[in-house]
Amino acid sequence: MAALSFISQECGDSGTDETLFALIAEDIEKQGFSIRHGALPEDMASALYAHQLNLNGQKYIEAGIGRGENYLVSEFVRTDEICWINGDSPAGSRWIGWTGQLQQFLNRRLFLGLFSFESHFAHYAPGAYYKRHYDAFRGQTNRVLTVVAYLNPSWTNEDGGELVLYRSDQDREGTRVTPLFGTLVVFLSEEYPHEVLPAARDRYSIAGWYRVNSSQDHRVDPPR
Ligand SMILES: O=C(O)CCC(=O)C(=O)O
Ligand SMILES: [Fe+2]
Repeated sequence: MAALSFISQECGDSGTDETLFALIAEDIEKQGFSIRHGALPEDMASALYAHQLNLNGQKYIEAGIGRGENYLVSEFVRTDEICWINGDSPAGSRWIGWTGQLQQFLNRRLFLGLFSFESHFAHYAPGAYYKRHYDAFRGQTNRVLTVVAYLNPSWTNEDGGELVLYRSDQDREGTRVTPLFGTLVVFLSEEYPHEVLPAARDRYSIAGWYRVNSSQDHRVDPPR
């Protein structure tokens, strides 16, 4: 009996994630983006937040734009700092496991062929921003799906720092997302220009990208 209830609880837990993953898949299919409050498992989000608060300044790098040799730090575009997640810490490894489950689910449900995932912690000091941009350009990249996870407890509207997600180049109004602890945003990287407005407080988040495999001629496609 004890064993049975243990099993059903385990199933219950993964069932919760599957319910959420199904909602995200449905959102992506219907509208190309998904905004889900309270989506992150609370213990994982708390561990990630604690880990991020403990990252000392040296572990961050100034965020830039472009990849590999084209990486360029431009204060005109963005002023946040980032730290790539490699799964070395328990919190990072939990995140990589969870996003891996989401990847599998989306591949099964939407046949997206997502092949790999890269992600980084981002810290926006008060006043920091990321101007309107695309995460991927048609034909130039293999980033397919952007994921953003917010780790800021008790964030209010007065704190600013919203993500503004635009539906097209013509959209000037957009949809605003408060970067409150537990909120998860997923969107098609080539479809949605977006920006991060300056905040009054330190703003903590994770940004990640699912990619398709574009290795060619036996050359390994570098992750970032
Ligand atoms: O933190 C956010 O709300 C979005 C960050 C972003 O757009 C990016 O890192 O490309
Ligand atoms: Fe972005």
